[in-house]
Amino acid sequence: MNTTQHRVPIVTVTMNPAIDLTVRCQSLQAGAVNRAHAARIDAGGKGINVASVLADWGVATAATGLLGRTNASVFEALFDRKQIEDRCLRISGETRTNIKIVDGDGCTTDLNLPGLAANPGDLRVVADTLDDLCREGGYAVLAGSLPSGLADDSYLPLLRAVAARGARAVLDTSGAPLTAALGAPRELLPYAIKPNRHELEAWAGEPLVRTDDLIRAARRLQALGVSLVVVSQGEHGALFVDQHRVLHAGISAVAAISSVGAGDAMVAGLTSALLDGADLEGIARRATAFAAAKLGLPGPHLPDRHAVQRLAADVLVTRLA
Ligand SMILES: Nc1ncnc2c1ncn2[C@@H]1O[C@H](COP(=O)(O)OP(=O)(O)OP(=O)(O)O)[C@@H](O)[C@H]1O
Ligand SMILES: O=P(O)(O)OC[C@@]1(O)O[C@H](CO)[C@@H](O)[C@@H]1O
Repeated sequence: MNTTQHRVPIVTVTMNPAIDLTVRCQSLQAGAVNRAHAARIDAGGKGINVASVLADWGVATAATGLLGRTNASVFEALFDRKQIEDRCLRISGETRTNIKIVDGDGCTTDLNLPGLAANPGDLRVVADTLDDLCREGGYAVLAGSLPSGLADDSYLPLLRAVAARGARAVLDTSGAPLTAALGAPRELLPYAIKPNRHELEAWAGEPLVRTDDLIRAARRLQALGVSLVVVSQGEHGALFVDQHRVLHAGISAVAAISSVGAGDAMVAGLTSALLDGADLEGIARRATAFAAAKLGLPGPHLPDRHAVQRLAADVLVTRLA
């Protein structure tokens, strides 16, 4: 078969996927016996969530990265249901289970595990898979933490594979892997990144309290060579910063059922808007609408297209600079 037929507009990479166990309880008290009243599991991990949301929007998407062989069926069911091309490498062991505790106020506490022990050979296979799947003008979303066994700079070979194919990378990671990726040579840097405030503070090495501080840090990233910086701020919306403009986008009165994966939905929205050639305002509206739409659902999914479009029309976009 001609491998170019396999190339897809958007590929997502999840080196450290997770099964998300979401537990609901009225209140959470450390050191006490807490009674939960509901639980559910979802195939998760940042890139998997992005693929799931993109599939709901109708974009042909392939998912690569790593999966533990023992419990891969949870992910395979999602890929089958949403017709996501499954190019994840199976490695021995179990994919981690991350625990998300949602209390009566809708506040979520995350307990994320380190994940499978991967090795540099696994990373090479994923880089080769990216080389096979990425197409010129397409996008690769590299998202989430790195599993144990991989060095902090493991996003670099993946960025190299994306750049070699003439595709653009969107990166959503944190801590040392983010800092290492942002230290890449200019031609390998991601086209876009979406840190939240804490992730940006960790990279900047200082507290970013005011909006001006966030904009200054975003401008530093652009000076390095990152074209689009989106800083998500939970209920306070997000900043969208490109070479020319700074926009704030937010939406009021969102009934949040689960905030797990809101950032991933935002990444899915901004990547689909980039693929459609949208301008900065179009990107801000789509990304915010995806995040708000996901908040109303328990797992990493979108409602129908019309509901998302109605939300996009309700997004309040303000020009800051
Ligand atoms: N309570 C809320 N009300 C309105 N919008 C929200 C709310 N929570 C999140 N959002 C929207 O979702 C976007 C992403 O949320 P957030 O900043 O929490 O992402 P994140 O920290 O990357 O989350 P995660 O890692 O769980 O995906 C925000 O920028 C905002 O547009
Ligand atoms: O430990 P990481 O890789 O940073 O984040 C993993 C994770 O919290 O991210 C998703 C929500 O964004 C969840 O599906 C998953 O459990």
